[in-house]
Amino acid sequence: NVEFLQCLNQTHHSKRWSKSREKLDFRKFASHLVRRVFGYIATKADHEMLNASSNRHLKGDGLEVMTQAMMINLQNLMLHNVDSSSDQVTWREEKLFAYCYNIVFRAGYLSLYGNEAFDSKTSQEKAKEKDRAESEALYDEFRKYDQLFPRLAYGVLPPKKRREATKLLEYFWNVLSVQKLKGRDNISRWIWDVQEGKDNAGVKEDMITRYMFVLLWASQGNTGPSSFWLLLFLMKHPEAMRSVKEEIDKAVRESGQEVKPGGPLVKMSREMLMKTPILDSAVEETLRLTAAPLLTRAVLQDMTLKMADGRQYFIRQGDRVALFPYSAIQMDPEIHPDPRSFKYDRFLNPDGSKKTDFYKAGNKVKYYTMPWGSGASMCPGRFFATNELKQFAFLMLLYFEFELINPNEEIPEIDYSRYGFGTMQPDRDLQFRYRRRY
Ligand code: HEM
Repeated sequence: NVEFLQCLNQTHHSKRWSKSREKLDFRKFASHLVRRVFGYIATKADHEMLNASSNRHLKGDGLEVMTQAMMINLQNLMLHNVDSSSDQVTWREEKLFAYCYNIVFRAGYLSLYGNEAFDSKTSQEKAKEKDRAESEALYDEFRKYDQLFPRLAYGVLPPKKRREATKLLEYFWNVLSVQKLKGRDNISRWIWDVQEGKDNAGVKEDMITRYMFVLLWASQGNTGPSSFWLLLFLMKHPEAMRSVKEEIDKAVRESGQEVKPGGPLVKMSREMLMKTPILDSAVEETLRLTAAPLLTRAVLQDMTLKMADGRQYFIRQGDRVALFPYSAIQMDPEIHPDPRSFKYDRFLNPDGSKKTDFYKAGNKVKYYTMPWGSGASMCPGRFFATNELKQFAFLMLLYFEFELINPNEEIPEIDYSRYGFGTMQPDRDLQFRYRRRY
């Protein structure tokens, strides 16, 4: 694995890799997994359709719409129950992982799958309240599935737990059914284009509904845990916290807005989010340390993998090759000195611009961190995901002071049973407290 990635990182790797690409296929393995875990039968057109919709709606200009939706939903969830009157700025205490995962999951879900519809009979406030309640219930069930997931994916879930997983799937298929989605407001184009594309291609409605849960899983399983690590690293590194906070306050000032008690909520555009290189670097560093996907490919034809050091491996049709960039790249001390430490400015040049030059044995490394995977199956939500993390951190820092109850508490270990499934989760939670700044 390490050597294979080193082979990818060779200066003249591109030809060799694209040749391998025809012989190494991610779809075969992915469709096997989604069938077993999500009861969804993949079609050949899935990948193209998803890519087309993602290119249109999860990056570039399409992201502006998603950013606005995310902002509204985050504010609804984060600010509704926090007292803003200046004489009553009380601390609230919560568990950090539970808090971050809950808020980011629910805001992401509402932004992609839409809000409760409101009309003359349902006031906007009532609709918002319903959004909060409904997304909370969905989150609770999602976490149950999340906890069963690794053993489900490995096929080692005992029968009782398997029945629980089946029940949960039925719950999601009910809540996310195409019929129910049709009754919602602000459903994202990303979801809707995929739904329509499948419908036009003659895919049965219950299979489309199952796909809706596959997408919920792919889109909401990683951002919550990542946002936890980001806040935790900031709290454990006061200099990082200070630098990011200053950057955010400046971005708000430069946009001509002011946060004050009882004042209007801050409007955040994608443009504002593009002026935060320090936060970008902190996010990248967080993902380097905590995103550990295992990238599995099916071998379609016999082939020889040539390594950087000249060694060759013969792999057979029917074999599987798995890459684990976490250990091969992200934790490589030559590419990232002192790789276990969080350095918020690791991805910054001295002039404050984004750093992309990393070296190994004197050669520039093209893949220096791979939280999103690579090649054809690279995460299509990566721009939106980065935005989500930044928006959440932005609002936390803008509206709240927050700190660990025990500032000396060690950063928890990762839960190794989830190794290979995207962003790692901690093996325990930590208490923190927050209160409004204004
Ligand atoms: C921090 C957050 C996230 C991380 C670390 C992450 C990481 C990944 C990784 C590693 C893969 C598999 C790549 C491979 O096998 O080569 C993937 C796939 C995927 N991700 Fe993400 N992801 C995140 C958030 C999101 C979001 C927010 C969305 C959607 C809005 C999303 C949508 C997807 C989809 C649909 C796939 C499957 C792609 C396919 O089958 O071609 N992800 N993600």
